[in-house]
Amino acid sequence: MAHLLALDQGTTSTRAIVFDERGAALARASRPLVQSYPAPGWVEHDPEAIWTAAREVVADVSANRRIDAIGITNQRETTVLWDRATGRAVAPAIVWQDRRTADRCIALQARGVETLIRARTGLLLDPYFSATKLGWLLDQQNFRARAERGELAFGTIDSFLLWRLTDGKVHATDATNAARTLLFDIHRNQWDDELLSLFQIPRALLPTVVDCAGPIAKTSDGIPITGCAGDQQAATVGQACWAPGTVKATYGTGCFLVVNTGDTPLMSNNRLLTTSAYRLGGKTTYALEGSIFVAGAAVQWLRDGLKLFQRADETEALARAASPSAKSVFLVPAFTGLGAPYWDPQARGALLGLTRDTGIAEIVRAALEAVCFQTRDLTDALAADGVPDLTVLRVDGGMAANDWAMQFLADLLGVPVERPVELETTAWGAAVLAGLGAGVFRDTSETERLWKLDRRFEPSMSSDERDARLAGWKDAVARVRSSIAG
Ligand SMILES: Nc1ncnc2c1ncn2[C@@H]1O[C@H](COP(=O)(O)OP(=O)(O)O)[C@@H](O)[C@H]1O
Ligand SMILES: O=P(O)(O)OC[C@H](O)CO
Repeated sequence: MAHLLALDQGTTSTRAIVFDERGAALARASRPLVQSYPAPGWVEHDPEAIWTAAREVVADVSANRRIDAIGITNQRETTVLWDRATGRAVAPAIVWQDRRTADRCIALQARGVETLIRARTGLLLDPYFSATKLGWLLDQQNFRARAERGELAFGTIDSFLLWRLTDGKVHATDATNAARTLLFDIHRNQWDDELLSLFQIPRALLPTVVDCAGPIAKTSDGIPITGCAGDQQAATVGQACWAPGTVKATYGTGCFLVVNTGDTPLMSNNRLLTTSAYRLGGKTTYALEGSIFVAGAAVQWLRDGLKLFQRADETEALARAASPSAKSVFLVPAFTGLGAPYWDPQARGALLGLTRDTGIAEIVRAALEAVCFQTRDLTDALAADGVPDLTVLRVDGGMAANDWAMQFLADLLGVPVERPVELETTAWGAAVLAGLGAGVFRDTSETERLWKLDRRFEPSMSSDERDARLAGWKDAVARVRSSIAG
């Protein structure tokens, strides 16, 4: 029996799961990750805390067990700058949610470079992606001079973990993580000199870009690392979205909807991202992606910030208990701006439509609904881009455990929503990539039949009700948009 260890470094936790080649989870370990908010709009992680947690979870699940191969998957875009001599980060990691570089993006937009950036990278000029975060870091202390002398290394979390797991022998990233930096040409599959000069990033900082599966590295104790992908791409693999047209949405801290578009890098006219779904054998399979910054994070805010309840799973009973007046309550969770399809970094959150009987249950229900409304905005954008109609949506991530939310999602989308047995689909995807890279699986089709349905949610809302709710949501979003956004 093969033992494939998936190391999943997410925004709120670091997890390791050992899977066998049939997809059964044999051991699981997890450590929470502290989020720091040192200034308005800033979000940071301590790279040392990430490394300590990664080492611990790997040790936990490896105890008394042979590990055949490791697959790494990670929160994407989060930017780490470290010293090549010591391996220590020179500053906190700037997390994907961090908005401190909004002004830099606006300044670049004013220079009219967005069209070029979009054509090369498939992305938009937004603080979400790594390049302006890295630029900001390089402007601190003497980091730019040190970077130019080749003393520093840049990486997303996968790179940082690869570096640490190999004792600094390997400085690499996979093609899906590279595709989120704004520095990588997704068509030519290489770092782009023009973009590097635009963002003023010295080439000496950059990792080598590798396939998502293959002989990527060996840990310092000799275990092959044979899989690597950003977490949303790993979830796409874990959901067995191998065929063009297949779609998954992952509901963790944020929500990310990914459509496999096959060999074609489709460009959206509706502000969806064109990105790499995976690169295998040097060949890129492309995807369209809709990124929503706040999904489970809204539940976290209600729980930890407002202290409305103690556990995230209590939201299901609360939503069921909400009074009919909840239908007029809308929460727009634009805490860190709005992602796709609006891309409005200046928008901020709002709670609208309150009446005297609005209580905890109604607000909780509005938070769950907001995640579904935002997903519907993405499927509308896909439809407007001419992507063939969605026939089914595969869901995963912590929030997909919520039956009420998944039913509301099916109702709003008007298509069935399928939830697999293994909700840790991201980790499973990393294990699949590791298995492909290690030769445990011969090809992708072999992993397709390992996907197992837990529950299918069929749409049951009337179209009148759906239209009325959607109109309420659109009105609420319009109220929080910043005047500078289009
Ligand atoms: N039953 C639930 N209902 C609603 N939200 C939930 C539920 N369980 C977990 N969540 C939310 O899901 C998120 C955790 O999902 P996870 O996939 O672990 O996230 P990440 O990978 O971003 O760290 C948290 O934000 C939590 O609030
Ligand atoms: O940590 P997650 O699972 O919310 O995913 C974060 C994304 O990769 C950010 O793009």
